[in-house]
Amino acid sequence: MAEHDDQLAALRREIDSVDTQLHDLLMQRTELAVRVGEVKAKAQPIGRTPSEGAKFVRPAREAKILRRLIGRHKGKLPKSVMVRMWREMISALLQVEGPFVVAVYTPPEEPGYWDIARDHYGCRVPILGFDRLNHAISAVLEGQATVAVLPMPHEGDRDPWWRRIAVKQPKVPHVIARLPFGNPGNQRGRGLQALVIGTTPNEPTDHDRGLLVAETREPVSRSAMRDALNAAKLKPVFIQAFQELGGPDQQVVEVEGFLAPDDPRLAALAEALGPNSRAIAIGGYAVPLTAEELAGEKPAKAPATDPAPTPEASSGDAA
Ligand SMILES: C=C(O[C@@H]1C=C(C(=O)O)C=C[C@H]1O)C(=O)O
Repeated sequence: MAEHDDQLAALRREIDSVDTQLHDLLMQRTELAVRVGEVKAKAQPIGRTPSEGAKFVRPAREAKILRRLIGRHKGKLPKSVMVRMWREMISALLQVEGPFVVAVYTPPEEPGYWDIARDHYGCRVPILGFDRLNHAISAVLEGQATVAVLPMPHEGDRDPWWRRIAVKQPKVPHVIARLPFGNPGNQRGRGLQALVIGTTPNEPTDHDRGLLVAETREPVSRSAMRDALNAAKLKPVFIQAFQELGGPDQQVVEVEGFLAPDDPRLAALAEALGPNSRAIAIGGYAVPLTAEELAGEKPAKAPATDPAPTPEASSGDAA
């Protein structure tokens, strides 16, 4: 028994020593983030309102940090827990640098977007919940929030939110991230995917996707759109169309790789689509960690009493 107690005590002394080192390093990292924030503030005047937080956040850098660490990860600590811990730390340090407020689409029937936002931006970030998509977007446009977490576009949307950001104006937000970045874990509404919009300029990582909106006077078939994209050297991942009675035909296209607002392929696409067409970049994101990158761990099990069935689950029930 004494030997068992001694072993335990010795291992716990080692854990205490590791904790002290981790804590020291965490405080050291905090100091570095403070200095990074000071350097950013020297480059441009930054105020204290939520929209000013866009001048501090660097989603590309955040994605690269996580991708690198997950790539070198070993041992029994699940990779998704690594992601969660780093997300909590990065978000907290971002808030040490400057203000950050997250608007989230939280209709009563779909609480999962709140979970996605909290997993990514941490437990301390102020979250403003909106049960209307337009209000969440307005929160960013009007400066109450730094970013907004919105549903991934899907076919058949009757009033797609991406139309609101398909405008070339500096203060209009664009897509800056896709969530969840790691495993959904115990997030409610397990299949949920979200896009984040904000005004911070996008930067490339080595794993990016771009989003654009193509607008034409007359409806364009899916295959004609593919041909035009091909002519403009843009590789589509998905295309979703929307047409309002009497309005132009609008299609949101996700493409492989990074897409800057002034990418010459946008002009080439508009030209390939014919007169009175336009193609506008609406942002993009660093691709979330893939199943291969997260290999070695099974997705967490959904709780037995999930209060929010996913849309897939509810349509399955009805069938
Ligand atoms: C520290 C920085 O600022 C923020 C915080 C980051 C971090 O804690 O690593 C990374 C990117 C930024 O969103 C930075 O830009 O490097």
